[in-house]
Amino acid sequence: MSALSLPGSKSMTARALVLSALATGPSRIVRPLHARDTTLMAAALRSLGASINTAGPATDLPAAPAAAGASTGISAHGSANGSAVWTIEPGPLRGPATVDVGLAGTVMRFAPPVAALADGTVTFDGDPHARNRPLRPIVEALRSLGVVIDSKGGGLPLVVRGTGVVAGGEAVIDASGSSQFVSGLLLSAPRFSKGLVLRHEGPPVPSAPHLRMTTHMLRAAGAVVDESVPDVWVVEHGPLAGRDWVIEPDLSGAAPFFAAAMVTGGAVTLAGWPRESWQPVGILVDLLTRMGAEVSQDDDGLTVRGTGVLHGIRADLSEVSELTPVIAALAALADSPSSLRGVAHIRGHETDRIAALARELGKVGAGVTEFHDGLDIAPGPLRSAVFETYADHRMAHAAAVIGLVAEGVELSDVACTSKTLPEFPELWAGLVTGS
Ligand SMILES: O=C(O)C1=C[C@@H](OP(=O)(O)O)[C@@H](O)[C@H](O)C1
Ligand SMILES: C=C(OP(=O)(O)O)C(=O)O
Repeated sequence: MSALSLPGSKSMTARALVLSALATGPSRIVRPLHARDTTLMAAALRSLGASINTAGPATDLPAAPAAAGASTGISAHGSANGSAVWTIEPGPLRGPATVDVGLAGTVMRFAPPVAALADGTVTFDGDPHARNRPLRPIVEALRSLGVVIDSKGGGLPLVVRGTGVVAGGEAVIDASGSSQFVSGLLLSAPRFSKGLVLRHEGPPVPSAPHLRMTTHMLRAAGAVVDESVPDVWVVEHGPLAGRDWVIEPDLSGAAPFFAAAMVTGGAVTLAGWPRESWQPVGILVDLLTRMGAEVSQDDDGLTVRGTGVLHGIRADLSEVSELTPVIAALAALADSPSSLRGVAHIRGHETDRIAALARELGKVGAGVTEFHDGLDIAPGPLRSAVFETYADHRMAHAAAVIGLVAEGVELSDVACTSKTLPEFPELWAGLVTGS
């Protein structure tokens, strides 16, 4: 049995940073994720006027309460998975500033609405592939709310010409390309003069649990949010309070380690897992259980145990689309075919994940059929190959899982895992060698 202590959730850390920078008083983020995406988010907010210390020692940590309900705030976990504390002191938002979004969807979608509240010009650009990631719907929604933005094709690079005030009001958006368009607007909406009434029109919005995380965290900071009508979010104008945010371990970062247990017949415990989580643990547990794992939770954490069987699965992954690469890797190693659907929008993730998985899983021996919104995967005799990652951390996770079973699988670039889990190579090596 391997016990795993993982850093905090990328998504919760990103939201906590934005809400803290927009708050009326100081905040602390306890056990944040310290990785490329969250470091870029901190740098973006710093350049807009917030003071953010990401080098803080672990002093005076708030006690981990019993899992707090949605009404009271963040659920905390009892066991330390790193003890860093970041401190954030909001300041007047102002330009001129330049923001590097890297390849982070959270930064490129959450920071422009904050920049719109700044007084001055803010320029955004990122990694070469970031220019291909969808952004137009949030740019157009911001324009409809009175924000002046220069952008040739509706994507990066772009310039937000803030005046210090966003009128807000009503906006319509097609967020079928990413839930982050909605989350980005909602997080800044309490600071819009008229608040925000945002209505989605189009194919379903993916990643519903991430939307719920956004509205939970807004409420925890004191915002008034109504999401009672499907596809409509209402956020009232009002102050956001500074507070302590206690970040849960990252569930998506845990997925490859759970997969490792499943393909090797071992067990992995993710320490410090809260009894009530704001991440979609129920969906992951259901998927892994259907594929053959045994999953349990006790005071030690969340344990996934391999049983020696690994079944294929038919699944709609739209709610947990960032798990697709790891589930697809498991599917390539299973005893029956799989059909993964509902994830058309992951063609706009760090790479076109549907095309990339079809190509790379095909190379290592699976029979893969690509669909516009997913993949059919028929396991085949495994072959050695160089598995390309396309600078995508979750492709690296998929390759690592395959490499546990297939001989001679080489990973083209493990450094891309720094996007969300810089410790991945060491943690993986520790898991495999038991060190
Ligand atoms: O809001 C967030 O923190 C995220 C939302 C999801 O984005 P999409 O809705 O674009 O899939 C998810 O895949 C991404 O990794 C993180
Ligand atoms: C899709 C992902 O990230 P991003 O926040 O950059 O969209 C991911 O981490 O799988």
